[in-house]
Amino acid sequence: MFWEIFDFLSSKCSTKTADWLMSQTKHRPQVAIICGSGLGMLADTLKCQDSFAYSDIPGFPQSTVQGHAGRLVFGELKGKSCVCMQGRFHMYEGHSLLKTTFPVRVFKLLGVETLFVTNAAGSLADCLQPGDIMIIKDHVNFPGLVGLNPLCGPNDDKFGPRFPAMSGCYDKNLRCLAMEIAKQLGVAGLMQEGVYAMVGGPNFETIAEARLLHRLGVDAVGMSTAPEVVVATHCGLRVFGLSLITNKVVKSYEDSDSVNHEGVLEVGRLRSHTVQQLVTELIGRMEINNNNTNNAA
Ligand SMILES: O=P(O)(O)O[C@@H]1C[C@H](O)[C@@H](CO)O1
Ligand code: HPA
Repeated sequence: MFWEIFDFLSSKCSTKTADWLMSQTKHRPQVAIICGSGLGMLADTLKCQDSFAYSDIPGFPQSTVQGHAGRLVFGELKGKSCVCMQGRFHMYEGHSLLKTTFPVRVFKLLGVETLFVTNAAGSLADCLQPGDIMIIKDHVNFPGLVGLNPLCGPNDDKFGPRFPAMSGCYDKNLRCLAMEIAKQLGVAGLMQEGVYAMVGGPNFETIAEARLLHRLGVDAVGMSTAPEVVVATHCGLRVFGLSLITNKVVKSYEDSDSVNHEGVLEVGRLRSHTVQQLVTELIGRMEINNNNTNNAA
């Protein structure tokens, strides 16, 4: 009963939100971008902007984290129509996973076909340094593995199947194109592919947790992204993801370093221009299916 009401509200609500947005802007985005901590300035590069505070959008959750402005910005990048979330929602803020991923279904209803996710993350791999950019090849969704999954509850068939495949959820062609672009921009030295893991947060990892993640083959750890990608893949969106490495995760009891959110935001500011260039070029050069069909409407 609980799930039925929840599901009904979520499905109806995303349609209502998408309809409201379409009545307020002429943009019909093909690409959606979710900005991670400290990376919100990506939205400032959109041309011909229409922007909406989350608090003014019917049904939209609210951002509570510093470095997440709470604005939805529509506009154009390299001639492609985009919508950009300046601020995302995290499970640790107290939002349900259905709420944290609510915008993804709204994007689907707006006709978006490709989702870009960006995040700030801590590095576990010795070869990833603060300031490096990791192209996400795959993820480990720790909350999802124990049943905290936005797709739990009755399946909404109009978005996708009950048991969606997640292999290949980060598009290979876009990953290759991003690497090519990085070479042309002269920033390939900062970039490599890797595996992102989502943990629940809001605390950063203990040393024992960091060691566990490292042994499991995780290259970078953060507190977001995986649920958005699960919902996007479920409803057939093509996904591209970037992690900006903002800190090394402390793995040694001899190490006196410790991570904090201000440091995370600072690295975001330092690398925002490079992330912007990469995303802009990639959007400019990627192929897109031009018929905005407002799928799943
Ligand atoms: O929204 P993202 O995943 O970029 O934010 C990361 C994870 C925490 O929210 C915060 C920690 O500094 O940054
Ligand atoms: N751990 C988890 N989330 C993060 C980190 C980290 O070290 N850095 C930025 N987001």
